[in-house]
Amino acid sequence: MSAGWVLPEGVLAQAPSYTPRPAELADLELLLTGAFAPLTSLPTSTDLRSISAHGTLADGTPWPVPVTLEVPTELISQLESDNPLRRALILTDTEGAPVAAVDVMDSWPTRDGMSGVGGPVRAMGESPRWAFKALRRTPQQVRDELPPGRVVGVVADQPLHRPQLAQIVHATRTLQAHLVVMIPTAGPPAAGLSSEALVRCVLAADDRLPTATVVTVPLRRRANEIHDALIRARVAQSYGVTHLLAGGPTLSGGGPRVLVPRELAYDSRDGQWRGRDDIPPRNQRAALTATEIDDLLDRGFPLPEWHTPPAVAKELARARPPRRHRGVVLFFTGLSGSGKSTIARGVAASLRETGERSVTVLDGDIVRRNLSAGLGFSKADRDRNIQRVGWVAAEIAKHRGMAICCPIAPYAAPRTEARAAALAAGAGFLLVWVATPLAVCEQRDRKGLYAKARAGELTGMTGVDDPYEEPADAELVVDTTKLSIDEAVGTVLGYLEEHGWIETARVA
Ligand SMILES: Nc1ncnc2c1ncn2[C@@H]1O[C@H](COP(=O)(O)OS(=O)(=O)O)[C@@H](OP(=O)(O)O)[C@H]1O
Ligand SMILES: Nc1ncnc2c1ncn2[C@@H]1O[C@H](COP(=O)(O)OP(=O)(O)O)[C@@H](O)[C@H]1O
Repeated sequence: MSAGWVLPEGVLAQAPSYTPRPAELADLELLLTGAFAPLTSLPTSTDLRSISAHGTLADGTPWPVPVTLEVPTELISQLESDNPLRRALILTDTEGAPVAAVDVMDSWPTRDGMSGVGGPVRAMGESPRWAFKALRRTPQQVRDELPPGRVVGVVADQPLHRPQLAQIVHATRTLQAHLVVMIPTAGPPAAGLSSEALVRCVLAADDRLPTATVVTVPLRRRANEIHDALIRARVAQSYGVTHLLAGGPTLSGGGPRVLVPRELAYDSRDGQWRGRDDIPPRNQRAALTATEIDDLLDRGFPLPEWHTPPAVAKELARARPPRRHRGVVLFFTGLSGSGKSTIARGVAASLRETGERSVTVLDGDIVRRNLSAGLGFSKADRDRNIQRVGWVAAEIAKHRGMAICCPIAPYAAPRTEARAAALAAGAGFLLVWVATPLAVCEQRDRKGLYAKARAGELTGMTGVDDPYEEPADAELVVDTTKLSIDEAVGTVLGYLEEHGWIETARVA
């Protein structure tokens, strides 16, 4: 393993820079803080092959899960692989501040225009002003403060309700252990909460826990559950955890012992949580499922005290207000002339009349004249256009407004990205596919574009000679062929009302 790589600042000043994706930045931080010990470098292609074949790096160091960083191949071509002074790459955070340098000892093509890179990394720059900075401690700092003896670890990826609290108390008491609570703060938020809201919710249960060391860790949920469990165990071990309370699959990969908690239920005889099998069926109340909790919050009902400590319930209700007070992105997609703008304007007018929602319409034409001025209709430009629309919409929704967008958005991937951005902002996202058939749109041809496309005067017209990927994830599908404008607007308002996003559905 090659650690402790040092390069003169002058060399770094000349090095090309790149901003990795948020998930990669999170992994990088875990690498740099020692949370991924014994992994201290970005694995090379040989390491990655060895990890998947044997669960070890090429030199035999046990490491179970691939950790990768992709950068544009064009950047790699600026480096000289055999010259250690000319192969440094600076990595910056999403604001462009340098966070690390990589000594690119190995690179290999991964997908279109991108390459994986491997080699030693070193931290650069000042650490950013994190929210809850005091909780963002390195594994070494935490280990230094732990009392001797056993340490129970918990990955609190959702607020702690009474059943989880009872499990934690039981495990720490039984093992006479110190408690380390690790709050994962990277990646898609759990339970529709921002990472800061998750931290507030976990801290709200502080007085129900034994004395605990609470840390935030840039852990994210991986698509592969097994990898997720193995990484969690590794990271927990680096924070000094000897016994990890399992949340999902139970794999320690040679790390801490994994404790599988018993399923608890509420005992209505004395208000205690205990093993389900120890309570007569008629006195048992099962813990609420995540869906039941979400449903109560969505509808604005308080979480019951038998299930959730009031301080936690209060914090959760603040972070996840009922839908009618929560930000939401209403995202119309469909062919040109399908009716997106007309319906969007009608919905906005109605909501402005009732005054119950603060509405911003990100109209296609206005977006293209301002936010996306200069972009054309190539796939890359359309994707960039939708990325920008999705980003602005998520910002509006983060502040509890309703953003109504009505671009064609012909490609599924940027629509998915827009949805993810809204959800990461703690808001809702509703995709409305205005599925008016091409023939009807073409007959309407308000702007004469279809006629031009058919005459060969315009190329790349969506639906004619450019693709439209039909959504498989639309919350609502509206075909305006046989609907009046009022009926189409009423359909959308009806959906919003039925699902609790507004109180009254009245067509303006
Ligand atoms: N080649 C081609 N294909 C499709 N549409 C075209 C094209 N060139 C110009 N226009 C006009 O631009 C409007 C679509 O812009 P969008 O921003 O919604 O498109 S996209 O989502 O980025 O694909 C669209 O407006 P709407 O009719 O409101 O959808 C068209 O009027
Ligand atoms: N039920 C309906 N809903 C929406 N638009 C309709 C409907 N019936 C007819 N139209 C007409 O179809 C056209 C849709 O144009 P527009 O809203 O600009 O579409 P887009 O924004 O999808 O390009 C308008 O001229 C509108 O009057």
